[in-house]
Amino acid sequence: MSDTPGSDTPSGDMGLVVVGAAGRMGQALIRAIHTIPGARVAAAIERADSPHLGKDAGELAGIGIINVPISDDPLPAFAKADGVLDFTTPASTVEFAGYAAQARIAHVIGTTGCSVEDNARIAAAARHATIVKSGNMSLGVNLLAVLVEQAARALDADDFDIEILEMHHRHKVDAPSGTALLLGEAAAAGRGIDLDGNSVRSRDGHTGVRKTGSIGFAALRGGSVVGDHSVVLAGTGERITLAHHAEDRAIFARGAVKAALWARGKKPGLYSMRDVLGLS
Ligand SMILES: NC(=O)C1=CN([C@@H]2O[C@H](COP(=O)(O)OP(=O)(O)OC[C@H]3O[C@@H](n4cnc5c(N)ncnc54)[C@H](OP(=O)(O)O)[C@@H]3O)[C@@H](O)[C@H]2O)C=CC1
Ligand SMILES: O=C(O)C1=N[C@H](C(=O)O)C[C@H](O)C1
Repeated sequence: MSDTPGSDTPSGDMGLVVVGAAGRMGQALIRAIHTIPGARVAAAIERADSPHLGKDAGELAGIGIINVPISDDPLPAFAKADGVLDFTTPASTVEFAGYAAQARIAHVIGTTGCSVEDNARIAAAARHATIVKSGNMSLGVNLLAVLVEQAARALDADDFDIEILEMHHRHKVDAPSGTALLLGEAAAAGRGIDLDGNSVRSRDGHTGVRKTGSIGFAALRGGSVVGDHSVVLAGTGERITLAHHAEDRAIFARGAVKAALWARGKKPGLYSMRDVLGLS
């Protein structure tokens, strides 16, 4: 835990700005930073019209006062910090990537639902910022992706169909989830194919028979589910299911802080959680 949260006092701890600090992940990040040695909350940012401006970020996250009021001014915060933890929206993340590049600091991006154009702008920012971006920051999902890649490589597309099923809470706005796409990329890599050209993102009505070698996606939404993902490899007469169930957002938050600490001092570039975890 930091002795100088949110202050300008020099400290060896990595000063992290949490953008979207009042959100579900923002609050989980504030709690995670509080428990992880070597990191401190340097600032907490929300939108200009947020009802949470001025509140203490620690108090809002349920850990008591940490003397970091939530502000709507990212630029001075980035200028004084070592890194940014960003679980917001695609448009905001693109903007923050530009600011992180200007400030030459690490930017950990958990935001999902980014378009091809968003990703191109993030990649451009990575010429100056050290960016770690992943649809899922947990150790479990990133290990699962390695297993999915191996299974997809081992099981021939003529014999085994790959379908990816995910379920999330009722507030989630993007589909398929970033994790489902990450697992799809792993399956496609195992099969040596391009995901975009081979994925079936939804089915409705008279769809015709399944195309051999395609990778299918299905998304469920409801209740408070933190994040469930299954990759089904379905053959004739047998089925293999590789699955991950997230029970607490703390697993993503801890992964994000770990990514920031890993990124500190690394040369600019676009990295993944597999790089951070040594699973590449
Ligand atoms: N990679 C991973 O491991 C994980 C990724 N995610 C992803 O993280 C993202 C956020 O999820 P979640 O926390 O559930 O969402 P929330 O809506 O709970 O939180 C997002 C927060 O960011 C705020 N915000 C948006 N734009 C800005 C901005 N420009 N400046 C400051 N604050 C801003 C929102 O404010 P307002 O409400 O006013 O818009 C909100 O408080 C999603 O894309 C989700 O898929 C989630 C979990 C794990
Ligand atoms: O929105 C969420 O909640 C989550 N989003 C990420 C995703 O899109 O995969 C990660 C996790 O599943 C929770």
